[in-house]
Amino acid sequence: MNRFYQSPCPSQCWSQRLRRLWQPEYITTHSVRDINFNIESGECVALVGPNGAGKSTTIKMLTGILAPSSGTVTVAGFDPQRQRRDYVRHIGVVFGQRSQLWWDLPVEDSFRILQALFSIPDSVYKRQLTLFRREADLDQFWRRPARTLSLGQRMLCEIAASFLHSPTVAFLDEPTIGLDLEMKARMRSLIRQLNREAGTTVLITSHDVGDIEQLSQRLLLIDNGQLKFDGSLPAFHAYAGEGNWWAVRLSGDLSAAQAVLSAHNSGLPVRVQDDWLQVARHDSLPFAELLQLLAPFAIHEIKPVAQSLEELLHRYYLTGKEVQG
Ligand SMILES: Nc1ncnc2c1ncn2[C@@H]1O[C@H](COP(=O)(O)OP(=O)(O)OP(=O)(O)O)[C@@H](O)[C@H]1O
Repeated sequence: MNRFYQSPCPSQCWSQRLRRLWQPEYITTHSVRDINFNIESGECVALVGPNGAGKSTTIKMLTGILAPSSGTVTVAGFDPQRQRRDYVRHIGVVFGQRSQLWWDLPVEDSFRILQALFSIPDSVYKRQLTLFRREADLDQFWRRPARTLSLGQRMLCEIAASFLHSPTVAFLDEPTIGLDLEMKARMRSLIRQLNREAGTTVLITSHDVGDIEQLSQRLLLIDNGQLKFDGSLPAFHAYAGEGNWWAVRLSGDLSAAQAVLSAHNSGLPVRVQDDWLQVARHDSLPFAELLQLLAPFAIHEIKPVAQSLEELLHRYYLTGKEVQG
């Protein structure tokens, strides 16, 4: 699918401005370009990418808010734009900043209205509420108007509201934004339960690496409107990572030791981070040989280190490194 926008060309001088009054010219910006993916029922997939990458545009096309400029979108057998009325009964949507609760009404009343709007049978309503009471401790906020809830309490209610009709697919855009550590943990536990217990397919966008690592089995990385990676988290580590490293703390001269390793014929990358000398782990420099090379510098401590997902994503966002799925 593609989504592009046309905006008027900026004019440099008054004659250009005048001409464009009757001869308008436009520039085309692609928000999403040739994105193609398929998500299986019951999966929990993270959609990630730097600011302005095209994540929200993708979610808006998947939820039927925006139509693709070209290409097709099918979710749970529906065309989200053309069959919007029926489609919304099958999806749950949380946009971090937007509320679906009635501000002045107690949470319970908002839920009752949603039950009526979505024609949710009593049996489904009760089953979902039991789950929310257990996982989100909903009873605490049940009789309170939404406007009196803290951000974290309101977000828990938002998630519960969006899952009330037991949707087939849920789209969660930054569901943990602005939450403290305890609230984040509760929110993630709730989403996990809804994905695993109720079998809801979840597509989540988040800049919080914890959300991605703790919730999703698969990563879709969008950059500059294009899908750059589609695969599991371990696969992303393997493709985007620089591999693993040995970190060594020495009492001898750090820069001299760095020079020795850099001169080794394996040509492995060597760096210094926070007083630790690091060298890439690879068969071309066996551990015994590494110990031998560093023996003159008095090794204090040596340990293996692996890059975190945060480091990998950060490096990708900085360098735009191409990775394959
Ligand atoms: N209505 C619009 N007109 C012109 N350009 C737009 C419009 N909506 C979005 N864009 C552009 O499309 C690109 C993708 O925007 P989008 O909101 O999808 O990014 P995002 O990945 O969700 O970013 P963020 O993480 O900051 O929310 C951006 O460059 C944005 O400026």
